[in-house]
Amino acid sequence: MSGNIIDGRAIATQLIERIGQQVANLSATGQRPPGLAVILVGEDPASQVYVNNKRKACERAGIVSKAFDLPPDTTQHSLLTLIDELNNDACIDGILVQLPLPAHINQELVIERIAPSKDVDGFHPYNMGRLALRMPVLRPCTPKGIMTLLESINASVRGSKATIVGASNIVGRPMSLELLLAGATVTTCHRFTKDLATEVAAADIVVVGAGKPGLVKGEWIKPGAIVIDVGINRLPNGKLVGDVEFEEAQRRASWITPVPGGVGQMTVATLIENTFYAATELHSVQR
Ligand SMILES: Nc1nc2c(c(=O)[nH]1)N[C@@H](CN(C=O)c1ccc(C(=O)N[C@@H](CCC(=O)O)C(=O)O)cc1)CN2
Ligand SMILES: [Mg+2]
Repeated sequence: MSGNIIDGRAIATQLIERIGQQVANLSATGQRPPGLAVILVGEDPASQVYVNNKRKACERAGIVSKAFDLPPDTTQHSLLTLIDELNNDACIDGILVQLPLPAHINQELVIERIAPSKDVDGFHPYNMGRLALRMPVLRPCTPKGIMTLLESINASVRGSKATIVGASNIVGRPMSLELLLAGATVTTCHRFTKDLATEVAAADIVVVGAGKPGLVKGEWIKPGAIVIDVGINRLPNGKLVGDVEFEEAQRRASWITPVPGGVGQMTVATLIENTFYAATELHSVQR
C-alpha cells in the first residue's frame, strides 16, 4: 500500500476562497469587512514566517489585518494595554497573539486578557472550556483544520481509535477533544507514555505534534491508518520535516499529510475561517 497524500495546501486554498466569497457577500450588503489584529512580539524567524502567512491569507480573503510588530523588550503591561484597546475597538473582530511570547511575558495572562468573542485562536479558557463541554464556539485552529482535512477524505472518525502524540495546549489537548466530540476513542500520549509504539500501532487515526523529527517510526503505523503530521522541524541541512518518518509511514498508511504543505496551511486557513465567524455568527451569542 502507498498512502494518498492529503493536500493541505489545496484544501486551505479552497477554504480561503470560500471565506473570500462570503466576505464579498458581506460587502455587497454594505457591511465592513472582518478585521483581524495580528500581534507579533520579538523577531523569532519562524514566527515571522507564520505571521506573514496569516497576513497574506487575510488579504486573499478580503479580511483587513492590522499589524502590531512589537520589539522583543515589550513589557507585559504594554501588551495587555494594547489587548484592552483592541477588545474595545469596534472594527476589530479577532485578536491573534503569535506564540511563543518572550519568556518575560506570562502567556496565560495574555491569552486570558483577550475577549473570548475575539479569541480567533480559540486558546482562551472560555473557548477551550466550551470545546470540552461539547459546546464549541471558537475552536483552536490546528485541530479544527485537521478535522476539516479528515472531512475532506471522508474519514470514518466515529467509532475509530485515535492516538494523539503530544499534549500541548495548541495541538494535542484540543485535538483530543475534537476527536472525542466526533466519536473517536482517543488516547493522548505525552512524555510519560511508556510504550508509544504500541499506542500508535493500535490507531486508525494518528495525529503527531511533538516537535521531534522522526519520533514516530513508519513501522509502527497500522496498515490503512490515517496519519496527520503536525510537526515542523528544520534539519541542519535546511530541509523541513515533520515528526513522522514520512516515506516509511506512507507505505503503510491509507492517507498521510506532508510537511510542508499539510497541516500548517490549514492552521492559517482556519484562522481566516474563525475570523469570519467571529465577525458574523458570534454577535448574537456573546456581544
Ligand atoms: N497564536 C498562535 N501561535 C502559534 C500557533 C497558532 O495556531 N496560534 N501555531 C504554531 C505555529 N503556526 C501558527 O501560528 C503555524 C505553523 C506552521 C504554518 C505553516 O504555514 N507551515 C508551512 C511551512 C512554513 C515554513 O516554511 O516554515 C507548511 O506546513 O506548509 C503556519 C502556522 C505555533 N504558534
Ligand atoms: Mg512565559
